[in-house]
This record gives sequence, structure tokens and C-alpha cells, in this order.
Amino acid sequence: MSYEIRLSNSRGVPYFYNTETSESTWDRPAGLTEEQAKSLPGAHLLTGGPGEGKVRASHLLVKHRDSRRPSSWREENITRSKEEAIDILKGYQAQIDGSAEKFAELAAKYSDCSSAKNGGDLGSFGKGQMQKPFEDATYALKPGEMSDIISTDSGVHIILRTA
Ligand SMILES: O=C(O)CN(Cc1ccccc1)C(=O)c1nc(-c2ccccc2)[nH]c1C(=O)O
Repeated sequence: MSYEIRLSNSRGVPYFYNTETSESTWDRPAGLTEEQAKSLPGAHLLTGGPGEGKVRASHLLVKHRDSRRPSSWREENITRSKEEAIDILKGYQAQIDGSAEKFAELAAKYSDCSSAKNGGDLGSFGKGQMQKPFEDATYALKPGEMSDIISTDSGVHIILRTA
């Protein structure tokens, strides 16, 4: 029997879809353990649903030549080293000095992420949606707190958790 987890558009909650019989069930089908359900396609939909486990964050991303995509709205071809990117981000961190307003102002001006146009705001997300180092750092923050500098395949970031 092969299943996958899908998100119901009408109810905004996940359901189990049997890919052989095309049957859908809200509850975990008999014979499918909780452990097995966690490894199904779409299993990330089982946690971090609306209101449950979701977080909201903004970030300031500085890319470098080893970023997976060393290009951004700010700079066509990013050649700075990771060390240079960290130094630049440390400069912003000092200017921000814990201020959410300053964070949004500098993210809008300097972030290499397309979210710069929203002052760095990424909106809400649940587990399994962002790169793991980014997700872990965000979930470790309380709302209103800022991370230290973290690194992902995209570059180096400072995160402000907002909800
Ligand atoms: O890594 C890649 O191959 C390209 N990406 C991924 C990407 C590209 C566009 C929008 C979101 C993510 C980025 O480099 C990237 N990652 C992010 C990102 C990383 C962590 C959390 C949120 C956004 N933003 C960007 C961007 O250009 O705007």
C-alpha cells in the first residue's frame, strides 16, 4: 500500500492519500504506524501546521562566492569571500544593535535575498520548509530575538524571529 500526505485546500489540514486506490482519509490508515507516516512524501505537512508550530521571521542575507547562487537583486556576480561576507554582516549587526526597525531598514538596503523588498520578512513557515540550519536557528529564538550569524548554502544570515 503506498500513501502520501497531501494538504486539503478546503480545510487547510493534511490528509492521507492512497496512491493505489486514490482513496483519501483524514486519519492515519490502519496498518500505517506513526513512524511510517513520518517518512511518507509530504510528511512535513504533518507538523508546523497553521497555528501549530509555525514561526515567522525576517533575515538579512549576505551572499558570497561559495553561495549556491552567488547573484542577487543587488549584485549580478557576487565574488566576495565567506570571511568578507561575515565581516560585512558583523558591521550590520553592530548598527542594528537589537532594533527591529533598524533590522528592516538594513535588510531592505543590503540583504541579498529577494525578501529585501519586504524588509527581510519571509512570512510564516513550519518545519521542513527552510534549510535546516535556518530552521533550527529560527526555532531556537523567541519572538523578537535576533540570531547570531548563521550559515546556509545560500550565504550568511542574521535572523529576526517576529512571531
Ligand atoms: O540557493 C539557491 O540556489 C538560490 N536561493 C534559493 C532561493 C531563491 C529565491 C527565493 C528563495 C530561495 C538563494 O540564493 C536564496 N536563498 C534565500 C533564502 C535562504 C534562507 C532563508 C530564506 C531565503 N534567498 C535566496 C535569494 O536568492 O533570494
